[in-house]
Amino acid sequence: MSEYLLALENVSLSYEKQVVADLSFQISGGQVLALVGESGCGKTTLLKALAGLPDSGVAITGGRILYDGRDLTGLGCRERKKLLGGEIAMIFQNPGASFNPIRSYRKQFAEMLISSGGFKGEQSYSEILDCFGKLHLPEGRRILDSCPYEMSGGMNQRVAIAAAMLQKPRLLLADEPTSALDATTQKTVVEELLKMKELTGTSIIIVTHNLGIAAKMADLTGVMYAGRLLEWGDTQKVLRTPAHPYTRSLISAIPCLGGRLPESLEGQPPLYGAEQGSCSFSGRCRYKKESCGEYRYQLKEVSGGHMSCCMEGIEESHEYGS
Ligand SMILES: Nc1ncnc2c1ncn2[C@@H]1O[C@H](COP(=O)(O)OP(=O)(O)OP(=O)(O)O)[C@@H](O)[C@H]1O
Repeated sequence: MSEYLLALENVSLSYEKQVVADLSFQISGGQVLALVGESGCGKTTLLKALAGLPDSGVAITGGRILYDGRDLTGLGCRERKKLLGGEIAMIFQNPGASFNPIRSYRKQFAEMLISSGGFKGEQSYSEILDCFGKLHLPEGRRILDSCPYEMSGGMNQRVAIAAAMLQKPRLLLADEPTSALDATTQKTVVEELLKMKELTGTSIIIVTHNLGIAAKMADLTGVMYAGRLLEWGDTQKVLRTPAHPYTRSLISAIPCLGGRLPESLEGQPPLYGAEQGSCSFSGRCRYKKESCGEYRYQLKEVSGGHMSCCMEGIEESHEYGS
């Protein structure tokens, strides 16, 4: 058994062009990691590479991905597929991507459970119905006999979450799993995922734009920008005492009921590599200094495992609330 369930060492990812560079981090069994950052920063690309999805177009062009000590980059398609249906589960950003739209959920759940060796006939269906109930999906029998195309995006998303939970994976990759859900259902889903984690020791990597969900769920938070990890560490440290100006801007942009007005972050993140030699965030950064033009990307320790490649966002006098 390896010390970490998952360890990335200087991982670079590409489609036709490189989009993610030099990612290194580790997570242990039972830990939850939240990946946050604006659209286009490479979060989904990373999950696709970790899942080893065939036909995703993502190539691992550098570094190593160690899963329980095994280098995934050296595994063939068949072995990756076996892992994805077994120890690794993925909840897709687009709920429709998880299922065949014109085949009943009943058939698809049975196929999924048969292929992972966990199908127990009627007992499996009662477990599925139980899981549907926990995720606020009433009339489970009717849902089981329906096809995905007949359901709303939010219902499909919850059925996909149920499918991933029933798989009882060691590693769950969840790409914005609650984006189609109302706030009350989001809360339920987050609680059920956390319960599953407590029960089965599943590690979770969740991509989310909702920093509240990161704060509630995650032991660790990684902040991604233009294909790089800009800040990393214990969620409480990253979100309460952010060091990087980008993390600070993400937090300041959250609307707050009855509180301060959110501060919008103007502009868009650049693509990876668009700003050679200077900090990729410098064009949008209110702490920008002349020295940001002679920049070399490197994560440095802020304190006790909290890392950031810039310290300009630290304001000693200020600590963000939850
Ligand atoms: N199939 C693809 N082929 C080529 N480029 C792609 C493909 N999918 C994504 N990209 C590019 O890769 C970069 C990273 O995209 P990615 O979807 O990983 O970002 P993200 O942070 O997950 O964004 P979001 O939060 O919107 O999902 C973007 O520049 C995007 O345009």
